[in-house]
Amino acid sequence: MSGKLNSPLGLSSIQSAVPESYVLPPEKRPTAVPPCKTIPVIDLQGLDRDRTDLIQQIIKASQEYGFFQLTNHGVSEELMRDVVVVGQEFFELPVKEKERFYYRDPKQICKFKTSINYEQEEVHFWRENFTHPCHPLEDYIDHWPQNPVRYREVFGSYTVEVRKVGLLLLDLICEGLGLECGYFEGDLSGGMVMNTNYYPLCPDPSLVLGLPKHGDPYLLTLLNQGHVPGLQVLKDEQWLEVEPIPNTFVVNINHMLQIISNGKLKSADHRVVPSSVSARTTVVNFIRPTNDCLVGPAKSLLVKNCSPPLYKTITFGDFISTYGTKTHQGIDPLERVML
Ligand SMILES: O=C(O)CCC(=O)C(=O)O
Ligand SMILES: [Fe+2]
Repeated sequence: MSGKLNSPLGLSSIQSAVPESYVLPPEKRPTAVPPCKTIPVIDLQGLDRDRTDLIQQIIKASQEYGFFQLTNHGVSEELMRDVVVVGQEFFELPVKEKERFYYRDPKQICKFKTSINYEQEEVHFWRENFTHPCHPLEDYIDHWPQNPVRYREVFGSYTVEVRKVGLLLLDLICEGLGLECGYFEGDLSGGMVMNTNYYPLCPDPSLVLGLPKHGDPYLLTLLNQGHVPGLQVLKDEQWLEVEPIPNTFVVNINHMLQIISNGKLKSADHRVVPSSVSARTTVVNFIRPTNDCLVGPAKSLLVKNCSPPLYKTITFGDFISTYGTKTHQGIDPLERVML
């Protein structure tokens, strides 16, 4: 086993300067951006009363920003808070404890790593990450950590609740796009990934990134970003900071939804800047197609809009196999599937 755990981040609280290997070249460093109040906030409370209006808000936000914030989604305040607390407790465990999950083999169920591709990248990113599949729950939960002691209980309940919200959003998006009822059911939304990020306190956030510019490759993302700011979204070539709002999900359209909607919905690029004030823990769920699921522009949309397909039909497994390298090289992974 390659026992070396290359963590910047074990150093974080005692580090007085950013180590050289994390310092980005000047042209790639983040510039300060003001908090953005314009990313749409959509309140699910009125769903029964104003379904059509809410659907329009979701579609508009997904077209213009590729992002929106979702309030009154039905996941309890307690669970929203606990999952971030228990996530943070995982990262605060002694290195030895986390090391058993250290990423060595793509077939591993639970993967812990620092940065993105520590062994191969030129400059490292200021984050730790823990990821594993979480649906169907019974297939995976026995592989999850037992330390922190509440991990399985809290992450288990949370993923079940988040999935309900995600599937509801997909139903609303389905309706808003005018697709046949149940379009996203089955293999298209058959999997779900849990992705917990930890961005330690950083002595100089102007020199580093927690995560570089990227779009998410799956179907839909639901992010619980806790209370520490750091997420920025690219709109019209400007970075906008997504203000943390308590008990709110940040939702974003992923590459597969951009393809299915034939470019109508946008999977916006985003990045993370760490904080010099507080460590930041975020809990992210991606709803994803199964690997052999075919994904392409929805036929009924092409017919209805009399428009040619903008993307090829591919299997999700094929798309994801080159996603990492393309993104890392600064190439838009959607380019490969454009017609
Ligand atoms: O931590 C965040 O705010 C965003 C994380 C993210 O973009 C991702 O995990 O893909
Ligand atoms: Fe992301």
